Amino acid sequence: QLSAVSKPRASVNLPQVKDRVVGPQRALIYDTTLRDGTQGEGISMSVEDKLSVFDQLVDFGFDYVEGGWPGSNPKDKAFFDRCLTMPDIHRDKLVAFGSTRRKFTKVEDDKQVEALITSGARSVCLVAKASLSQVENILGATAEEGLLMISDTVSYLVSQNVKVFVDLEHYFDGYLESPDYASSLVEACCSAGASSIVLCDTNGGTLPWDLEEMTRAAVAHPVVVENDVTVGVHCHNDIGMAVANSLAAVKGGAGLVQGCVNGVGERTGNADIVSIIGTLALKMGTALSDGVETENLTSLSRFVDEVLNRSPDQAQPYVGSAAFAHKGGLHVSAMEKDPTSYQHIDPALVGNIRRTVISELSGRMNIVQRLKEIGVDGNEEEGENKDWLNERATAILTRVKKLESIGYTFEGADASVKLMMLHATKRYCPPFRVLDYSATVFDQFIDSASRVLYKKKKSAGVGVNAASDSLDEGERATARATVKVQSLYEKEWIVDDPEHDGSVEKVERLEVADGNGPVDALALALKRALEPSYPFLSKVQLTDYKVRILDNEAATEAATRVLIEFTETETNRKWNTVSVDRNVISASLNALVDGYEYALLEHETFCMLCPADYDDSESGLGGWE
Ligand SMILES: CC(=O)SCCNC(=O)CCNC(=O)[C@H](O)C(C)(C)COP(=O)(O)OP(=O)(O)OC[C@H]1O[C@@H](n2cnc3c(N)ncnc32)[C@H](O)[C@@H]1OP(=O)(O)O
Ligand SMILES: CC(C)C(=O)C(=O)O
Repeated sequence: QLSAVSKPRASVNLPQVKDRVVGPQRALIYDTTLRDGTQGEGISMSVEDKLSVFDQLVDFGFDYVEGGWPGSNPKDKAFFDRCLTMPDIHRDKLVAFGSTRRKFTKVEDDKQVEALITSGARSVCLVAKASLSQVENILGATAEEGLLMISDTVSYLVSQNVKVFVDLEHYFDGYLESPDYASSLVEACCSAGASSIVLCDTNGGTLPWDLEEMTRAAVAHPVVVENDVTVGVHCHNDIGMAVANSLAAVKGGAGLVQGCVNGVGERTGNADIVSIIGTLALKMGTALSDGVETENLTSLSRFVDEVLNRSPDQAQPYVGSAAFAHKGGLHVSAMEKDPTSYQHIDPALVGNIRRTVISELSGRMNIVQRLKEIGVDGNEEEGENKDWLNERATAILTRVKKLESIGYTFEGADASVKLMMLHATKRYCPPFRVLDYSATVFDQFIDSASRVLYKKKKSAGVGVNAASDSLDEGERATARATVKVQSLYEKEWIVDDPEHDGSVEKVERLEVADGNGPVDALALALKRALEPSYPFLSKVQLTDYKVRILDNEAATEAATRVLIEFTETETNRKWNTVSVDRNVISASLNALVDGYEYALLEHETFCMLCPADYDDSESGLGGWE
């Protein structure tokens, strides 16, 4: 008997993606970021935030955008009120969410239903319970009253010229519990005039193949067919299946998919509509509305994260910064030969980019790729040596592996990677060098209670520290640093200047600064010494500083890794640098130097090519490889 492994396999002959249509020809996309998305822990949006996200979603081409629940809170009500005052808003796409009438009340008297009408939205989405046990146990109603709550509310809203979607919460669990009750619900919605019924995997625990079958049954329900009602789907991600389930529903015939941008939402979130759109359009051949361009997915995803103040998920399918980042040496080498070898699509199709990550798992091709990305292709440098690029890449690779073995990690420090590579090319000359530096801590041991007294004394104006012009009044300086730098360019020698003759004059500056600690003092002194030559640095700020001890056993003898994040204040552009040393101060200084050097390099106000009279034996290239 053949084992599973050695059994001959039938050859798989899938049609080309573009020729393969799975499920209906078209699907409508319905966003609920502004409603179910805000049910995610830690997510909160102001009215302005909601309005700006609404605009982006409409521009992207969503068919429907749920704006919130006007009967829930003043902010959601204000959102709909604001929409009413905006003549240009796409009211045809705006949906207000709310519940059916409460049990044993008249729909005309129900405050929630009234809030939906006064919201002014032309479309409304009602949540209705589709599980008989929940109708009985949670609502405390009978099966009959559960059905009447829905049909009364739908027909009332339809009579008010409102288009109605019904979100059947717990539909799949309810169907398994009582298919007859689920069927009566579908009938109640459709007969009362709902345009769409949305089957919800509210607890997020359904499996795709089951969900597909149950969707297929709903789509084939005679009353759905007869009334031409669109069947939609709404999935949660409790077992990590929300996207798979949404797609399975489309395969089963659903013509509308709900989801949230970046998968935000209650508990583990909703189905990520970004992945859904990417897969429907690029893998399933499903037509989406005119105007939807998958190329805009990455910017949409980043925009929403920005508004929600969330760090983007780097591993997010399609749009994450790592979605097309290649780290393993074998992968990068193969990608060079065939770009489909480790990518399921061209990243440009979703507005993303391919990247090469540098680390100890790199091979030579990772380095060659990155050198090319930063504009070093070897053509200028090779001269006599035709293999210049490969030799340089091999030398850099050896260095990367050696440095990572002592604690560097280049993945989080792109700026340091770029500088390391440039330093390894003969044409580059750093704009400045640190000639020497010192840092001292001058503090007395004071217990925390006395420190409070000390501060009080200072604020009464007694004995303010004269050296400390960089600290807030009343604070004590605890550290002082000096830095002596040699800058190679002054403002007036900037390359754009037609008078510039390519020569270099070295300017030395020694600066001192006090800070809240030695690193703060060093950063201030270094910036002070550089700013007269490079005023652009006034716009650069340190925004994060992380220290990690690499060998816990060795305690204070251990190597220390410092990672620093810098931000350019005008553009909010960020970059990161890394350095490792036994001495935390040296590691910090090196990471600071990289950060400022990178800022200047990117700002491109000076030439990074070696000037004619620059002695490159001084450029720091020597001998590290
Ligand atoms: C599956 C989902 O995600 S649905 C959306 C859930 N989202 C939210 O709940 C966010 C917004 N919610 C809110 O602001 C509030 O919960 C409100 C304004 C809707 C209601 O607040 P309250 O009136 O204080 O009621 P509370 O939230 O404590 O209880 C919910 C009530 O709605 C009833 N209810 C629950 N589901 C439904 C439903 N589908 N249809 C009608 N009534 C319902 C419950 O039976 C309960 O009424 P009871 O106390 O008479 O039994
Ligand atoms: C109201 C519906 C759509 C819902 O949020 C759910 O069932 O999860």
